[in-house]
Amino acid sequence: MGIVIIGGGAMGRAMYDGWINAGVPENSIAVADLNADLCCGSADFLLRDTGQSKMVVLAVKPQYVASVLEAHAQLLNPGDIVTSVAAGVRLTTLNGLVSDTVVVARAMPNLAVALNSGTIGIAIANGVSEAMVQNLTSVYDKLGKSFCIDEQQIDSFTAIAGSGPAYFFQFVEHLAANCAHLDIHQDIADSIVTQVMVGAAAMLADTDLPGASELRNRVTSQEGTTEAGLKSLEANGVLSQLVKNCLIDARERARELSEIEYRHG
Ligand SMILES: NC(=O)C1=CN([C@@H]2O[C@H](COP(=O)(O)OP(=O)(O)OC[C@H]3O[C@@H](n4cnc5c(N)ncnc54)[C@H](O)[C@@H]3O)[C@@H](O)[C@H]2O)C=CC1
Ligand SMILES: O=C(O)[C@@H]1CCC=N1
Repeated sequence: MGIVIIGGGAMGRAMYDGWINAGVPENSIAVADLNADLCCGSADFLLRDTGQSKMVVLAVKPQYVASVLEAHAQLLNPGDIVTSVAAGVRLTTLNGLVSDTVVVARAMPNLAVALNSGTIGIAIANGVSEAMVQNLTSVYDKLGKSFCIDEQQIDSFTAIAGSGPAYFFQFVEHLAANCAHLDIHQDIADSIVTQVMVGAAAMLADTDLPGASELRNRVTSQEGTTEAGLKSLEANGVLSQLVKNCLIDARERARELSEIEYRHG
């Protein structure tokens, strides 16, 4: 199956890199972008070649998805797949722009797809055959781990997984910036903090080890340093409330985007 990614920005490029890393042949995948520097391979060839089925991945900003899909709709053949990774663009909008014979899905990846460590939510329109669902999820599993979800859950999935890496990076930035208060110079602070995070994430990913809560307990000696630090971090339940607000606000924005798209789509 050929893969054509439309939009070669942060996400489109990350997906391209992930699929190439996973062994997708270079002549079976292409990126099209208005900016020629962001294009890869020959999207025109893959889009027009009727000999093989194709998946078109819409990786443009939400407000451009409908017009981009409209412009490419006539190049889609029965059994071809369209997946939109745009936050807030509904399946009904996508379905309304292509023929009934084209399979339509939403995918919500995160940037870690570039390293095949992505988390990808997939919502597929009703009536799609089990074989096609398997086909689609197997393509996305090459980018990390995919989860089939109902479309009603995708705004929440976006808030947690799509945006998630940014929350982590923000925390890393705060840790690194605050090293200055502990007399650790910035030129090594970034490396120290990065290595701490990489090590902790590797422990979390190791299925022979317990989950986050037990791992935290293992670090935390009674009346020790971690306990003192965590006491401050968790004071008055503020952190938990901040995280809750963060997720709710991100989900709310995804919902707002759906409404904008609904009116224009
Ligand atoms: N950046 C992320 O971590 C994630 C992004 N997404 C979704 O991915 C989509 C793209 O986001 P980013 O990559 O961050 O944005 P971006 O701004 O980095 O990339 C968008 C690209 O689309 C191109 N483009 C615009 N109109 C086009 C057209 N008519 N034909 C071809 N290319 C066109 C632009 O030139 C740009 O390179 C958004 O809808 C976003 O909701 C989803 C999950 C995570
Ligand atoms: O910030 C955004 O809207 C996109 C969707 C999830 C991550 N980036």
